[in-house]
Amino acid sequence: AAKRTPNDFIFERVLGEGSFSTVYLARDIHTSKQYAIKVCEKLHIKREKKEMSIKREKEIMQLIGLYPNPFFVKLFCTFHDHSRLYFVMTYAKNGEILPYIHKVGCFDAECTKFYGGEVVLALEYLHKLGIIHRDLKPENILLDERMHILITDFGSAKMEADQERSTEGAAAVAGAGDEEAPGMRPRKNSFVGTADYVSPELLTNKPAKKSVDLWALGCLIYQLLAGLPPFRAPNEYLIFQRIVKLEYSFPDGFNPTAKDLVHKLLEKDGSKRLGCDEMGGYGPLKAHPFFEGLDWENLHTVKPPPIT
Ligand SMILES: NC(=O)Nc1ccc2c(c1)=C(Cc1cc(-c3cccc(C(=O)NCCN4CCCCC4)c3)c[nH]1)C(=O)N=2
Repeated sequence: AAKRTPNDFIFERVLGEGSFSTVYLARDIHTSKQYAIKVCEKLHIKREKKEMSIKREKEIMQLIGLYPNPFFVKLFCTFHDHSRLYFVMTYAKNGEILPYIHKVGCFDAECTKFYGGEVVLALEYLHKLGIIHRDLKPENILLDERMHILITDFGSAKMEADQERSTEGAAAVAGAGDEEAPGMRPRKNSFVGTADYVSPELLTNKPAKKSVDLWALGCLIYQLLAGLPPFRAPNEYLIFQRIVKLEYSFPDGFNPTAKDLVHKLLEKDGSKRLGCDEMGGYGPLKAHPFFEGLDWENLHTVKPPPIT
């Protein structure tokens, strides 16, 4: 197919803005189909030395797209002009899951089981490919027109095989305050990602493994049921301190089965988190009583429970 150019699309509105990109809703003038196009300024990428990160994001999205899987935003094509890079991706009509959590306050057990289950299937697929997302959070869980999930933003993702000794996590602490957090040493690399779901190992300068995504799953399930993330504080630095000290508690009435699941995911030692290789992989996670009765094989085809 001929290489596309910006002139093949009508850019209709901004869908979201990131530190290195802006995502637009765009319509293909030949097919009238709508896409989300992520646009990055070449100069900004160069100045921030993000060329490798952008290249890795594209390669990882291409790898994900090699096998059929319903739970990810697809990368259809890329092109560039004199000053910008363009990534043409799936448009998720219903946007991020976060506003839905805020709209109803918190999800009921049935919705949490369904959406938590779809994220489990998405992580199982990613981890089978040796990909670590590293920035799973409600902002990166989009909803398509059928209200099924589409995971996005592989800007922080890594191939487990390429994961050299991580020197990125601790910088998150360095950026958050002048004094060094106990046991954390600021490094030159900058870690991209918000505080809420960052795992202890990413904060204490250990290599990121697939289990960092299982920690984030634990934070997500907590937040879906409680309406707020488990580690909360007035600033990022204090959130990091709570994370490394495993300082969190459950609101009264929190679903007891989900509480057991969250406890088994928010394990400080990544090799003890339900779902990791050392704990027998995804079988034991999918068999957890909280997911009892979930039709794992057909989850992406069933009608999602209404968010009320
Ligand atoms: N970093 C990235 O790669 N980011 C990406 C990548 C791909 C992508 C992406 C981001 C998308 C973002 C997006 C944002 C939105 C969106 C933005 C603003 C408002 C809405 C919206 O109103 N949705 C309707 C649902 N509302 C939501 C809140 C409750 C009431 C109903 C959607 C739709 N899709 C997208 O569709 N596809």
